[in-house]
Order: sequence, then structure tokens, then C-alpha cells
Amino acid sequence: MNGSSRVYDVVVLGAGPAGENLADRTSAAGLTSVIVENELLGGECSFWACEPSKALLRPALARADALRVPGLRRAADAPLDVPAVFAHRDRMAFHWKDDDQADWLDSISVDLVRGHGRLDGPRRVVVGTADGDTLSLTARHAVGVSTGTRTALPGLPGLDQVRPWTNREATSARQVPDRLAVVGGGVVAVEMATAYRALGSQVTMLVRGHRGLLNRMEPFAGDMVTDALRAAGVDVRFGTSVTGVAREAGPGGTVRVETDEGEALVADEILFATGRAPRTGDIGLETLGLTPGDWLTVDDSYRVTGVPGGWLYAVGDVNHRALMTHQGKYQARIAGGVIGARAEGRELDDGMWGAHASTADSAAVPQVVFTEPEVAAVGLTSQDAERSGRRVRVVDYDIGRVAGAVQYADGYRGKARVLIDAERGTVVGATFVGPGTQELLYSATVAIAGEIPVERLWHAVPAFPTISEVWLRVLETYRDSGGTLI
Ligand SMILES: Cc1cc2nc3c(=O)[nH]c(=O)nc-3n(C[C@H](O)[C@H](O)[C@H](O)COP(=O)(O)OP(=O)(O)OC[C@H]3O[C@@H](n4cnc5c(N)ncnc54)[C@H](O)[C@@H]3O)c2cc1C
Ligand SMILES: NC(=O)c1ccc[n+]([C@@H]2O[C@H](COP(=O)([O-])OP(=O)(O)OC[C@H]3O[C@@H](n4cnc5c(N)ncnc54)[C@H](O)[C@@H]3O)[C@@H](O)[C@H]2O)c1
Repeated sequence: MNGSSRVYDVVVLGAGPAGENLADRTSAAGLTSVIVENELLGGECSFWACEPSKALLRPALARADALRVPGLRRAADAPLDVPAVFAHRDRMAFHWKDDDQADWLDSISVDLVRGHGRLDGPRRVVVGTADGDTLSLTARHAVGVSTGTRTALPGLPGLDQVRPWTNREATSARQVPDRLAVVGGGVVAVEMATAYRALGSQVTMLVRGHRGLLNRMEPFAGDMVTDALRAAGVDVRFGTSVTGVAREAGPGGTVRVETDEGEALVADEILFATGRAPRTGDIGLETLGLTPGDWLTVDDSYRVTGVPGGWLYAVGDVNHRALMTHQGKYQARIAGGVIGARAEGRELDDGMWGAHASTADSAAVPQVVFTEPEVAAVGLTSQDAERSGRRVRVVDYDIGRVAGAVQYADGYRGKARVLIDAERGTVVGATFVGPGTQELLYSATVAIAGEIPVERLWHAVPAFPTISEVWLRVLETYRDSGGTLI
């Protein structure tokens, strides 16, 4: 097969959740499609991110809930069964095998090529296959890049000698470290600190700056998560930057972490949860005049900007719009439809919320942070509204006062903030913090994407006694503070 070539309508590079969905949609549009993958079908999400991390967190959150339920406290007040949690994690990570995904691709008539793909000039991808051959794939209509991201490690001297944990080691570990240092204060950091603390580690979080945890969200979210982590015994240190790391020689050697506080910390493992870098360093971007290692900037139909002919698309993490699986899959659904329509010479339906427009990327990106308490947010935060000069009414409500929350747990603590556009009277943002709030998020997402006037939301009656009655309380608060309702 050395030097062989094939022609398809669409070539997709990278089979994470975004790439798989793109190939699915282009195939459904009647276009011959091939996908190239050099590790496992399902990408980071299935094997080293969403699935295994949520599997580690689920027992921790269920136990925290049970500890607040009268009658269960004594039964739940015991350490987690670590081997059982790891076995659950292994199942949720499909034992790091992708046979089911390969069968699924087959069932949707998408060809699979395993190997490292690189762009090679217009519409061409050259794959170095596992057995040392090369295969050239030419696309008649489009190439979609969905190569995802990896942990962005800071440039600390000697870091590679320390064998630091990234999301990969944290989600696939076989042992719980006695002492875990976590660098960063974003989503990966808080989720993994929560999981490993519950599994028995002594966790220290080293967070640079004083802007709090989860600092792209409403500040009360990070504050409540900080309080809960500290109450669980996590040492959360703000304003602390790591200046050096070294590992003692030999098996089981500990890590010595120097910080700008002048203090040294000793840990068994150190996790860098310091953001993501695009996997574009070695995908042939230079053959198109683009810069290797850059994020791929796209227009609202996911075409990479600055590429003549408009045949190159990028979906998922690699375009840096919203680094979440569900959003990458949304982008893939839209981009697949766009590629299909353009291949047929059809006009695009690209007005706001049109079938070929990426409106949700800017208006309604939902995210759940699976900490204790959970954080569920969609749309604008109050800081976003202030920055953009958008006039909104900010409505806050203490979720602990809702009958459903009182039923849910003793001493329930939670807070909701809903942003209502002052001119249009529609919801434009919502943040819920508290146990069990993850399932509230879709209602807020529907309210935003549907641009439902609050007068109509008033008729959407939440069941008693559920936590979703917070919607009713938020609308009453809005009304009582001068907002127009019925
Ligand atoms: C610890 C952690 C937990 C997370 N939890 C959640 C969560 O709960 N919910 C959520 O929505 N998001 C979560 N995320 C984010 C989520 O993992 C990403 O948004 C998602 O994986 C992005 O999907 P993708 O398809 O763009 O890229 P990826 O999943 O990174 O997939 C890219 C694929 O491309 C392949 N590839 C790369 N280069 C090449 C090449 N040259 N040739 C061939 N193949 C190539 C890779 O091997 C990989 O399979 C989490 C992230 C982390 C780190
Ligand atoms: N539940 C979920 O939806 C979920 C879970 C995990 C991750 N994700 C996604 O994955 C992406 C990556 O998560 P993340 O937590 O790695 O990134 P992030 O951008 O959320 O947080 C990175 C953190 O690292 C800090 N940081 C960056 N460089 C640093 C340095 N050199 N030294 C010290 N601190 C540094 C930042 O200040 C920030 O606190 C996010 O966009 C997130 O949305 C989603």
C-alpha cells in the first residue's frame, strides 16, 4: 500500500467526539467520508477526560449527597471503596478499547484509516500508517480538522524529568497518591481535587493569582466550591505560582515543588491542570501557509479563515471556541450540514439560529462542573454582560429556600443567578450552584435558545417539590423587583 491514494468527498482528521460527529453528518448528507485517527476512536473525552473523570467523581458526589440525607448518614460515612471506583472508571473508559466505535463507524458507512494524518497542500491529507506505509487521501469537497487538545504545560525547567500528571495520568491512575499537588484553578483542577480528596489523597491546590477558582464563571460559583473543598480538607492556596519542581531519584521518589511564596511542598504526584494547547503542531499547517501549533480560527460556518477555496473546516477544541464535548458535537452537526449544503450548491440557512449557523457557540454554551457543590452555567455571566455593555436584570435566589432542595438534603446550600435581558425580557444567562443542579441546566439552555419571553416562562410550571421550583422563585423575585410579568 506504500504511496497509495484514495479520493473521498470529505476527509476528517481526528476521531474524537467532534470528528466522529462530523463524519457521521457528512456521511448522512450522502458524501463519501473517511476519518483518520492515530490513537483511539472517541478521543480524549472517552478515555482520558469526560468519561473517566466523571466515573471517578460520581461516587464522591453520591456519597456527599448521602451524608446529607437523614437515615443514610451512618451508612455513607465510610471511605470510598477505591478498587470498586477504579473498576467503575475502567468500565466507563471502555477499558481503553475502541472496537465498539470502529463498528459504529462501519455501520454509518464511514471509512477508517488508523495513523497520523498531516495536511499536504489543498484538499490533501497524507497518513503515516502504523505499519510504516503512507496513504494519500484527497477530498473533493472538504477536509475537517478535529485534532483536539493536550495539556498546556508551563515552561518550568526540568518538568519533563518529574513525570508530571496531566489529565491522562489523573484519569487513568491505578493508585491514589497519598499527597497530590494540583496546579491550576480551572475545571480540571477543581474536579480532580474533588475526586482525589474523596479517594483519600491529601490534596494541595496551587492557584496563581487571586481571582478565585473557576474564574470565568460567576464569582459565587468559585467561592462556594472553594469553601466546600476546604471543608473537605483540601488545602487551597491562592496567589501561589510554581517556580520549580524536582523528583527524587528511584521508584516512589517524591516531588518537591518550589513556589514563589518561598515555600517547598512535598507531594507524591503533581497534576498540571493548566489549560489546553491545540494539537496542530504536526498536522502540516505550514503547507497551507498557516502556523503550526496555532488554534484554528474559524468563521461562523466553521471554515478556517485565511485558506483560499474555503475547503478547510475545524470543529471541536481545536478551534478554541468552547472546549467541551457537547459543543464540539454541536459544531460538527452544523459543519456537517454546511459541507453537505455547499457540496450540493444549496444556499446556506445562516441567519441567527439558522440550521447552518453556530449561534449557540456565542449565546448558549452550557457547562456542568462536577464538583461538590455542582456548578451548572449557560450563556452570559454578569461580568460578560458588564463587559459587553448589555443591559440585564440580575436575579439571585438562594436555592436552599426551595421546597425541593429542603427535601433533597439537610442544610442544602445553593444559589441561582439568572440574567434577563432588560429590553427583550428573555433569559440570556443562568448559573446554578448546589447539589443536584446539573439537571436544571437544560431548562435554562432551552429558555435561552428558544428566546422564551419571561411572561411565557411564567406558564412553565415546575413540579412540587423539586429543585426546579427555583425557576418560579426567580421569576417572582424578578416581578417583585419591578420586572414586568403578568
Ligand atoms: C479531565 C477533563 C475532563 C473533561 N470533562 C468534560 C466533561 O465532563 N464534559 C465536557 O463536555 N467536556 C469535558 N472535557 C473537555 C473534552 O474532553 C473536550 O472538549 C473534547 O474531548 C474535545 O473533543 P475533540 O473531538 O475536539 O478532541 P479530542 O477529544 O481531543 O479528540 C481529538 C482526536 O484527534 C486525534 N488526532 C490528533 N491529531 C491527529 C493526527 N495528526 N492524526 C490522526 N489523529 C489525530 C487524537 O488522537 C484524538 O483522538 C474534559 C476535558 C478534560 C481534560
Ligand atoms: N465538566 C466539564 O465540562 C469539563 C471538565 C474538565 C475540563 N473541561 C474543559 O477542558 C478545558 C481545560 O480545562 P483546564 O482546567 O485545564 O483549563 P482552564 O482554562 O479551565 O483552567 C486553567 C487553569 O490553570 C491556570 N494556569 C494556566 N497556566 C498556568 C501556569 N503556568 N501556572 C499556574 N497556573 C496556570 C489558569 O489560571 C486556570 O486557573 C476547559 O476549557 C474546560 O471547559 C470541561
